[in-house]
Amino acid sequence: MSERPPQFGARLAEAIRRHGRLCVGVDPHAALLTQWGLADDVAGLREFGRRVLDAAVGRVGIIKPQVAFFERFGPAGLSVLAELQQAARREGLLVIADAKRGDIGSTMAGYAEAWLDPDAALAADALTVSPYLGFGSLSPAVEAARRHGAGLFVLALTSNPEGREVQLARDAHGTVAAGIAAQAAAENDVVDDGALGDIGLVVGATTAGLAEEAGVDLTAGAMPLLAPGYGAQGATAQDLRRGFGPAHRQVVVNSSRGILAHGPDVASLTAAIDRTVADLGD
Ligand SMILES: O=c1ccn([C@@H]2O[C@H](COP(=O)(O)O)[C@@H](O)[C@H]2O)c(=O)[nH]1
Repeated sequence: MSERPPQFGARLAEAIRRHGRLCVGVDPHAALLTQWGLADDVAGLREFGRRVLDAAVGRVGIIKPQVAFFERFGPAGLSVLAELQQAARREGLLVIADAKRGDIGSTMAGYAEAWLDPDAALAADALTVSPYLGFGSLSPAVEAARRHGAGLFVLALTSNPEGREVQLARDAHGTVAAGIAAQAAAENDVVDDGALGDIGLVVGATTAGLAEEAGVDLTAGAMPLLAPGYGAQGATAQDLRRGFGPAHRQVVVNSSRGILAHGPDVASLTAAIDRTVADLGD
């Protein structure tokens, strides 16, 4: 049985302090495998992950594997993902598994143990989860995160334009996104200045500017905010600063294709990471 690590929010705050807010996305798209001269098979997948990890270690504090691109190869792909996550965590990187899990509570407990229990093969430091079966359905994952010192990122204002029809829908109390954000914030019990909670949100770099009109309070509960959408989806460092405003200190910026397109060699990936860190500034 592994010893419970310190809480995720504290570990994330330390990773950001040491390495900045860039999270390198590990998204082995079929097209990228081909572009890198790798076979679109499990061996290619393993080599892709190995090179991204080599480039990331010592430069950033966080990686985010996109589970879909591993799952596409079935059990062998998930085994490569498990190897990658374990190797990254041994190197001291925080791993956010982007699996976007969500189900009725009793099933959610299974997902939570699969991804958040440190003794599980696919153990990650944090998991992306979908609240669209009702925020309360995530309770087993919230409890598992607390028990295991792990974190959650709840989909609130996703980076894709299609998300708005659901997330900006309103009832008498306000938007769906605002309700989700308020319930996530209430799960955090953060008192120290500069600390981060364990339960965060996914808020796109492309959509953070909508938070105010959607009634989403990004600063409530010191939630960590995972921001995909920078780079390949068009958002800039300026969009991030403008969109997140006073919540900027809570933001983890993901870039996947914006960095991975510079492969295949580790030196070129490393240079792309360094340029991205410099572009993000703080
Ligand atoms: O709202 C969301 C939630 C997750 N994602 C994921 O982030 C990366 C973005 O990749 P880029 O290549 O940097 O565009 C990818 O894994 C998405 O599935 C998101 O984009 N938006």
